[in-house]
Amino acid sequence: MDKYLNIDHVSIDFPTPNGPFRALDNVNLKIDKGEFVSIIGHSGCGKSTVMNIVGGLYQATEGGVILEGREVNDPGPDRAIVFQNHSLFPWLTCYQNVELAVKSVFGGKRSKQEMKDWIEHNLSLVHMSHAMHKLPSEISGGMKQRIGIARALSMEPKVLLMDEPFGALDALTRAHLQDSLMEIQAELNNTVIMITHDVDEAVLLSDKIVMMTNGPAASIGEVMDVKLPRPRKRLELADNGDYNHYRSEVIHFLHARHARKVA
Ligand SMILES: Nc1ncnc2c1ncn2[C@@H]1O[C@H](COP(=O)(O)OP(=O)(O)OP(=O)(O)O)[C@@H](O)[C@H]1O
Repeated sequence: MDKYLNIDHVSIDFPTPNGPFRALDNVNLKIDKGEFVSIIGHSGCGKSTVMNIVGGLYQATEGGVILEGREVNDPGPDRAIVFQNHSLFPWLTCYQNVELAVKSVFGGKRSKQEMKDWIEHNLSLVHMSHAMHKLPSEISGGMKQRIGIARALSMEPKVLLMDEPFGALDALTRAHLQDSLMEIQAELNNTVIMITHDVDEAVLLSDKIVMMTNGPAASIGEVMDVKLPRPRKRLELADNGDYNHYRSEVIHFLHARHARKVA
């Protein structure tokens, strides 16, 4: 049976002055509804390119992406993206930033009161109700990322795409946001694809870790199912043998089997 999301034999060539550059070669990945999938791999291997193809921002040269039986050819609110550097409109308050997304998806379909309740609900999911009327310049980097996540969730996307969402944050803020994301995930059961460089983050959050080979012509080297029971608690996992096994598998893949050669 077809999976919810199929990345089907995807290859992409970028035009360069020296001819086409094959960034991805024959990437195949099947994702179930509600699965949390992390993509990990060395810098420049093609993680963002995979995400941009799923997001409809790039077109595959060969193959394609099928979401719930429909081919993806352009960007759409059914695939909301959260970037590493929050992309909030600086002249709008946190509430208004989420409102813009909600109106674009639900305007004309839901009443004003329903939309207001929905915006407030999503802000409370990321624990930002207290600052909803502040401007982005008045809140911290971690809080901005929370608003970015609320905005993405508020569109009720079929797939939430996260490109190193916590990469620019300090370790403690990052840990808080990972915990929040796990809580939200437990409540909403979103289908998520997240790019990360952080092995612990990948094991903590994921149902599946996709490990990419080095480019050019990068592909998927290995897919590992993470069968740790949920809810997951970082403190308890520190001494968990299975957790450490998953962690060492990813480290081994990245630093032994597919170590990046530095020129
Ligand atoms: N628009 C483009 N034109 C030409 N080459 C590109 C383009 N986008 C990406 N590439 C190349 O494709 C390869 C994969 O890039 P990509 O950004 O997907 O890697 P990444 O794994 O996300 O890297 P990082 O972890 O550093 O963010 C790189 O060699 C990059 O230079």
